[in-house]
Amino acid sequence: MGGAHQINTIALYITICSIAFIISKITIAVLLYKRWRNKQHQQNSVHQDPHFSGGKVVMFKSGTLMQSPEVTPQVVLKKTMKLTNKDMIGSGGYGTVYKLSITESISFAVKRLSRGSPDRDRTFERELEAMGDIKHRNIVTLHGYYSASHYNLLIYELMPNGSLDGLLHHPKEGGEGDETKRVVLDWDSRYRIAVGAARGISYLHHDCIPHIIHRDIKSSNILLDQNMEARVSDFGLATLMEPDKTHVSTFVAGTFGYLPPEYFDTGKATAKGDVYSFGVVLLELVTGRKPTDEAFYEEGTRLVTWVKGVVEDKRGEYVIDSSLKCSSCHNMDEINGVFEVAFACLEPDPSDRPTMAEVVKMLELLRCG
Ligand SMILES: Nc1ncnc2c1ncn2[C@@H]1O[C@H](COP(=O)(O)OP(=O)(O)OP(=O)(O)O)[C@@H](O)[C@H]1O
Repeated sequence: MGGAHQINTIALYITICSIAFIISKITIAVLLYKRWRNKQHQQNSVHQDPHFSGGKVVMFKSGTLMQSPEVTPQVVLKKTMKLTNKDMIGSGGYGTVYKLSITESISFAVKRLSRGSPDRDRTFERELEAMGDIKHRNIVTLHGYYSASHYNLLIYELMPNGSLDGLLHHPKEGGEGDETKRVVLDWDSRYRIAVGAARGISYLHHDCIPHIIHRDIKSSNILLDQNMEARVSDFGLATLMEPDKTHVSTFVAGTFGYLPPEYFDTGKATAKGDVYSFGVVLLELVTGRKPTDEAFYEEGTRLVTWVKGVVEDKRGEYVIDSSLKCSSCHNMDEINGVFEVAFACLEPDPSDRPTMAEVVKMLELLRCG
């Protein structure tokens, strides 16, 4: 009896010790996990810092900013807070874009979006959703972002040659405003920009999962890198397409002069809407005329209607940008080919328009075919 009691006591003791041992192991594992997680978080983020009052957390896509020891999120943010109007390189409906120089050779473009309306916050979220993981030679890379109480920041790769809109229509403001760096857009550059931008949009429509509709294709959203390669930017209106869907019902958004006619009737955003807007950009490249030019409103017409009318009258040469004419007479076949591709993109019925993948092939064939 006494022996049995002793055995029970020993068994109870062993059980208690085992439970205590297991609990201590679990506690150690939890503590180690928490330490590891904090370390990971610190590597990817900067917690509130006195320099960034009101700031929450900064996240940077792993490693993209840290190409060099000088480029830490802290340095990027400290320098961002010191940006002034003289660093401004552009502005749009939703925010202001600044050039941020970290070292002589490392610079970024920072877009500052003020907060306060759901519309503006949605713009920021859309850019993150759509551009988050995209890496393509014809799409601007988003390196990081910062969300504070009064504003959001998006940190992009800097495009030293500015926007196509700047180069075509405001040459003095082209690039970083430095006249010595101003680039003249000859026909070869325009053709390569058309093909590059088409490849970027085609990637969004056909290769990204889920597919992406940009919804604001226009010349100010086609930027030029140091090699004058076209990069599609500004994903503030972009919409992700679920695999089984062909359209997204939406409020009419985008830029007047580039909007496809069906948006006004159906309120549906489709990939073919981007194709139409790209057709307008092609006309802009060939004619050098801005679709939002006030002269069109005064004359009660639009760039698309004007060009179609003149080309149908076999007076196509009349609408070609005068700076292309003498230097590029031998390119007339290509220029006429681009007109044809543009008109296919501008078909009133979306189902008659080519896909962006087809547009890329049509443009490539003009030079290789
Ligand atoms: N990554 C960049 N590198 C160099 N310049 C840039 C960059 N991103 C934007 N810009 C410049 O800033 C301008 C404004 O860009 P933003 O995307 O804010 O507005 P937008 O597209 O012109 O107009 P909206 O947003 O109203 O449609 C661009 O036209 C371009 O000149």
